[in-house]
Amino acid sequence: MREQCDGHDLSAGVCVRYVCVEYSTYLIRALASSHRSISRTRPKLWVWTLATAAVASPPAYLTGLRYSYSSPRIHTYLFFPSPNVQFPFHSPFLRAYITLLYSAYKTRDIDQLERDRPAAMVSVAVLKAAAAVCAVLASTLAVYLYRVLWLVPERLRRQLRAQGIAGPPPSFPYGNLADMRKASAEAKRTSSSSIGVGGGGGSIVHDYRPAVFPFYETWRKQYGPVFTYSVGNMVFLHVSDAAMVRDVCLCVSLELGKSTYNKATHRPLFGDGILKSNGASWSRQRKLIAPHFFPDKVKGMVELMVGSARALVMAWEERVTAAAANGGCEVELKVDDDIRAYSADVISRACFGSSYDKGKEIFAAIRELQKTVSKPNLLAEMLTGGLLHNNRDAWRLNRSVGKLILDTVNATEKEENNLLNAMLRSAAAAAEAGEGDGEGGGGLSKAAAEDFVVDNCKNIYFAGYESTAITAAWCLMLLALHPDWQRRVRGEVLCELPDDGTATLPDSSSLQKMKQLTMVIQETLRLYPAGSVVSRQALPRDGVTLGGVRVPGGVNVYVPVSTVHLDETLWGSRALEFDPARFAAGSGSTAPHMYLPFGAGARSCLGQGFAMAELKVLLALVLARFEVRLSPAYVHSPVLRLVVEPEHGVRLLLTRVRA
Ligand code: HEM
Repeated sequence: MREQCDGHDLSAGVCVRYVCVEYSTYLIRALASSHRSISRTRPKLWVWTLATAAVASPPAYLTGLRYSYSSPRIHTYLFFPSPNVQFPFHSPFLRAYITLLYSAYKTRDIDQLERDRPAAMVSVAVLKAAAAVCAVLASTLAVYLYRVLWLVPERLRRQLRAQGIAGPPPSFPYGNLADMRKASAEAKRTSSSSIGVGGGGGSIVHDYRPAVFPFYETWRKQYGPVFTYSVGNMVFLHVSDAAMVRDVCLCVSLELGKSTYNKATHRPLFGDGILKSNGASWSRQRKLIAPHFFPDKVKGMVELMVGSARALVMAWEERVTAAAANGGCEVELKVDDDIRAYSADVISRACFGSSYDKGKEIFAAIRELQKTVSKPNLLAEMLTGGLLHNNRDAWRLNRSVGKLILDTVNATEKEENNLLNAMLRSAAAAAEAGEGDGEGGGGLSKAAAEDFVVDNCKNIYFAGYESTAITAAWCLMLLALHPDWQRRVRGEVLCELPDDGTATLPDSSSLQKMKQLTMVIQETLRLYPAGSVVSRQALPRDGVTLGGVRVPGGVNVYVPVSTVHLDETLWGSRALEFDPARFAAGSGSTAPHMYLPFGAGARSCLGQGFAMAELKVLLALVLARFEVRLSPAYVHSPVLRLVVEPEHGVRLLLTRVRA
């Protein structure tokens, strides 16, 4: 066997696995003509070389074989596995064809090839037929792609343009994605050279929009408060105009729902739970879950929040004590992970009652699940709506998470203070009362009720865990940056929780009296809203009308919360500054509906009261015991992950104020 083939090294391992058919000479001569001279068959040489490449491409691609050709010299290399090697494509024709080529290469026995020519011709005929089928399929696919990727979204954009709504010109097939990526990369480059460093906090700017959403900022300046852009074939309507935002907030119709984008890909994560569902399914679930978050129910959960917060505070106290033993009076902490652990502990206790340790295991498994589905493929999403995104690992993990949840819920069946059990009971009660899913006129079957609980356990975890933890971290950062507000809040907390042993731990009534703390949290949520956009989709084919604009069916409406929250016309000239006092008299702005940290309208956050109580319990206990200052090592760099969070965490210096 030759070691060199036209300059390509075919030695050792390569030779064993692949055969290089030089110029396709033997193939061409065996299959195409009886001419012996290549020069005389040059026109056929062209045709056969290209035809071979075309025919071989799909199976080569499908089976992972590699080939390449350099057109200037019509120099085709076809790499086929040796017939001695097990290869994955079990077509007998292809195998015969490859065997022929291989023997041609090995022996260079042209006469033998001539003898084998009829069999090879059969193979070629089959391959040609396959090529014809491929060609038909390819052209059908091309038409389908053009329709799905361009014609459909272009029709929506045209309808918006006709109403005077402009936007950046999209390109095929990814819309404005390239512009968005470019702007983000550019913003990252410039912000990394001018990142605000804490310590005194003088250089910290609360407006993170240019760093996190630079493209929205550019387009908003260029096209005004209502503009359209596209990601792939999804058309978005970006809305920060007060009239339209008001209509989004006031809309209680099921015609405005959650986007179906990524829904199939994210199905193992969210299932058919409340976060992503629409229409009757959503309204049934909302009706079943909402009562469990009513104020009287949240009151009953304050104690469990206090239990979780005490564990955190005690851990921090131990660290301060250890620092004091070493002669220091303060300790530096990156607080994010501890706060996340607190948030997970609270949700776990709320959902699983006494089995909250099991609950934490479940949430760890849900986080694993999240990693397996976190990267939707945009092209697959555009072409199939994610239906072909068959993530087997995710589904496997999903099944085991579902079983874990059900086992844990069933093990705590008798407990009263257990959110998931209570939800299961509500579902059963609704089923008995005939208020089921409406399908078949009956109630929820046992399996459907179990799915409802499993899906919504994951939904509540996703909705409540990260958002609350990150808000608490931002809040501590802002209080560290503003010692005056920290003192005010501490004064208020110590007033409610005096150090005389009467009430050192908060309860629902003392929490309610902590007005300054509430204002600080509200202002934190204004400057650093965990949900950066309120998103909706116009569901009916003929669209919905918002603020006088007919939004065509399928268009996604995005309300940029940070833009609305920093609008000087609503919040005054000091909109970019931290000033909790603006909430002293109520909504803090001239348009209450433009304050959207918990979303808007019918789909606003169900856990709002729960989250506020959870934040207040933690902050009250921390501020009652520690003074917090920003560490000089703190780097202010908000970044968009699931929510907008501090990229490098929040680093604080803690000093004890009371035991
Ligand atoms: C500071 C913490 C939180 C913030 C900032 C927050 C924010 C939000 C936002 C912006 C939405 C979407 C609203 C919309 O589209 O109009 C939402 C929905 C939701 N949140 Fe929260 N949330 C927080 C904590 C929680 C907690 C702790 C829970 C439950 C324990 C929770 C449960 C939910 C649920 C179930 C929904 C879906 C409501 C629906 O679609 O009907 N959230 N939240």
